[in-house]
Amino acid sequence: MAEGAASQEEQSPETPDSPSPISSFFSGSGSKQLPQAIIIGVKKGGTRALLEFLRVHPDVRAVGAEPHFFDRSYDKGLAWYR
Ligand SMILES: Nc1ncnc2c1ncn2[C@@H]1O[C@H](COP(=O)(O)OS(=O)(=O)O)[C@@H](OP(=O)(O)O)[C@H]1O
Repeated sequence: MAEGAASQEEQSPETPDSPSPISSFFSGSGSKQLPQAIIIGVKKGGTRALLEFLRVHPDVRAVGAEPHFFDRSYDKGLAWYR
């Protein structure tokens, strides 16, 4: 995971070729950011346990409740997600 985070940070947020909706993810602008990792799993698959294990790490900031974006609110778009 640390390697992935490092390589993402190497991508400059000021690059003109990257005006995607997730650009604020890298900007450090203080705006709400999209997650760097998403836990996806079936019901009773142990996703809550995985989230709690990850939350213990001091460099990890995790959401409180499961947002259920992809199965319940995907049609509302990324604006809702933020
Ligand atoms: N490592 C490991 N091994 C075996 N079972 C495990 C493990 N981690 C979590 N669990 C069990 O997974 C159940 C919860 O899964 P979820 O977090 O996906 O639950 S939920 O669907 O979001 O409610 C929940 O099962 P139930 O207690 O039967 O509900 C957990 O006990």
